[in-house]
Amino acid sequence: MSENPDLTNERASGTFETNAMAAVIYGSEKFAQRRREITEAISKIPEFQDSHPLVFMSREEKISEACRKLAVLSNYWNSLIDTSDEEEALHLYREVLGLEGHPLALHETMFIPSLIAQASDEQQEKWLGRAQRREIIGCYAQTEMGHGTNLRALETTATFDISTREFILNSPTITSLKWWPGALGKSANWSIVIANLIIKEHNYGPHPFMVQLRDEKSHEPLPGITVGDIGPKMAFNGADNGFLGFKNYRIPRENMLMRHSKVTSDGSYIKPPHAKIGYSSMVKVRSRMAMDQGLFLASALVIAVRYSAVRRQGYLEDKSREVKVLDYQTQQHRLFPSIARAYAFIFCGFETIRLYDQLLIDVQNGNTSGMADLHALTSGLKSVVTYQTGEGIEQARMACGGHGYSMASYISEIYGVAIGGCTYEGENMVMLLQLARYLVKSIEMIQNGKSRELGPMVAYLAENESEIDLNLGPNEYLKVFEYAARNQTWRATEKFQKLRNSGMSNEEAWNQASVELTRASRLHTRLYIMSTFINHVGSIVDQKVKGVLIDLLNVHVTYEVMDIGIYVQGLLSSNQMDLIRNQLYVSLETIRPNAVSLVDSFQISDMQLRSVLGRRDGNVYENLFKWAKSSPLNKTDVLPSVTQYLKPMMEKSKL
Ligand SMILES: CCCCCCCC(=O)SCCNC(=O)CCNC(=O)[C@H](O)C(C)(C)COP(=O)(O)OP(=O)(O)OC[C@H]1O[C@@H](n2cnc3c(N)ncnc32)[C@H](O)[C@@H]1OP(=O)(O)O
Ligand SMILES: Cc1cc2nc3c(=O)[nH]c(=O)nc-3n(C[C@H](O)[C@H](O)[C@H](O)COP(=O)(O)OP(=O)(O)OC[C@H]3O[C@@H](n4cnc5c(N)ncnc54)[C@H](O)[C@@H]3O)c2cc1C
Repeated sequence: MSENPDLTNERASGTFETNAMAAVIYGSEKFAQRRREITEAISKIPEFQDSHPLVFMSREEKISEACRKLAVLSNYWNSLIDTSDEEEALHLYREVLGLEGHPLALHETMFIPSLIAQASDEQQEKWLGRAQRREIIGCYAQTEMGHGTNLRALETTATFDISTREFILNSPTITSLKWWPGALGKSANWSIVIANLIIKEHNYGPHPFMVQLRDEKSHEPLPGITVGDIGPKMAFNGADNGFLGFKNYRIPRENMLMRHSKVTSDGSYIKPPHAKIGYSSMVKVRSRMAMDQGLFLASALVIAVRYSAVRRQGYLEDKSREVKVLDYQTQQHRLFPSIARAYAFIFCGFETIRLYDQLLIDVQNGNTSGMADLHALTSGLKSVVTYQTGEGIEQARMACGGHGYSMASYISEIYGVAIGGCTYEGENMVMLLQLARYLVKSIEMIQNGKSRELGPMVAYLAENESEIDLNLGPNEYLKVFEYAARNQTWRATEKFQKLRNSGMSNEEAWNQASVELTRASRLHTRLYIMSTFINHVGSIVDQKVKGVLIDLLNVHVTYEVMDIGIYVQGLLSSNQMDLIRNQLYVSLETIRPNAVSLVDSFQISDMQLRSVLGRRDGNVYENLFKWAKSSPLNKTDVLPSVTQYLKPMMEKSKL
């Protein structure tokens, strides 16, 4: 069937090449091209198609479908991608497996990265190749039923038995059961387990251990291990998140991951070069989250923007034909700032992935000085990005009206998966407070006359306000954000210090200032996102692409400043606020002809989107009807439940 002419016209009005934009989004022409090649190759392999729509499947069917595809994938893996390229592998997974989770998700995102960052060379020799060849399936078991955030209160123990040179793993209470790890429930046969290291009754705190959970032949749990699935979740139901308990389960000394901390055979403990080095797997995932979430938001926007260009409802001036809902200013205000955010998040994502890769090299060379900075940055970024992604996806759903609420849109699934990110890898408030520690320390450095020692990301905290001339463009908006973040960070810090100086304990003063502190962290992070966006656009060579991204940046800066209006009241007059508001409305109009091309440029295939509303060809209505007819409820005209309950009830009522 040919493309819906409404979408053809939208595409014709675009002022740039979507392939050129994709090269900017995905960091290089080479990778953008590889993505397209991989997508094309996959589309020719029928076994990769869903056997029927995922939304009609039970959890068991979803997991089985994911396993079927993984088995097929193993036949094609080497021919489809460069297996040493993480981005290519993740693109392949997204295309084939989608976003509802699968048994290898944690294997790739945490198990292998933990082995790379935490295992010694000999341990990597033993396990890394096996993991990379997928001879074993691993997961990352840290969170317990009773504690996820407060890692120092984990209860699982790994006690060193000097006589046998083994660790004995135990889960002493119900609350110490590992709870939540993805792929643990039914799929993984190995796990990195985080347990308290105990030597001669001294607790050295949480450390990573390589633990075999299931027999490699029978897949049965090994004696001393209790393991299973934790049940259905809000989303991610293609994943078997699990529980895990240990009863006097022994592993060799060599199974503690010993790149950094070590236990020798006589039970001596060797400290790591940085106390939090064992947390690096979390930093790794957090450093990827701006990119992953940017793509979740992008997926919802591809659906909502394409659908809004084919959905006609109501009239503007021309009463002869209903208008595309995308022409309403309210619809544009609902969607376009989110398009800008999705671009900004992806740009930030590439930056933090690069920073993590650099940090990994530095740490391997014994230099841990960058850890605190990246921890602070990624803590704030994961929190702001996941929250705003959730907001943006929900707006995208509402922008699709009634059909947005149908699973045919697939937006609710994207939403459920994306907002999981507000919780996993550190609950958002907790992570904002981690960043706040860093900001408060920065203010204390300024107070102590050490402004010169501040890193580049916090140097603005020591500066004074300057006059703002909004006509000068995005950099002036950046100054507005700096003002807001600086003011709020000083205010929150001073509140904390005042409470502490009044005699309150450090912890209680922190708690009583914590809402203000999280606000400072959000503003600081939003400033970082804006400045990354501005820098990125500044570096673009293709003039047509750059022109459109400058328009999108204008949407971003004006929307973001309006959104934080309350924090800039002391800086901007009401006339200036009016000016910004008007600039935002002008920017929405300017971006309108490029809206469909901007979302097309994410190059997310129909196979990955799984959305009837977001189809590239825009043929929504006929496919919506086809989709509804494929509902299992429509297999028969009269359901057994009608025959069994409703009919007798109606018959009885007749008497
Ligand atoms: C496909 C789908 C994928 C889904 C994957 C999901 C996988 C998971 O969810 S795995 C589980 C993730 N779990 C978490 O993220 C738990 C969150 N909790 C934490 O990270 C910690 O407990 C945390 C950071 C809150 C507190 O740790 P704690 O050891 O008590 O440290 P705390 O006393 O608060 O801070 C001590 C110092 O360490 C620093 N620090 C903490 N973490 C780090 C780090 N990673 N790097 C560097 N420094 C760090 C702090 O900044 C602080 O510095 P300072 O004293 O100078 O201010
Ligand atoms: C989809 C999904 C996948 C997951 N996958 C894994 C996995 O593979 N492996 C794994 O080990 N874990 C996994 N987890 C667990 C996840 O990492 C934890 O749930 C998460 O870290 C939050 O911890 P918690 O559940 O203890 O929340 P809690 O800490 O109990 O949070 C409850 C509330 O308390 C607040 N709170 C807690 N502490 C503080 C504080 N100090 N200051 C202020 N407020 C506070 C929080 O902000 C929150 O509002 C997964 C979770 C989900 C949802």
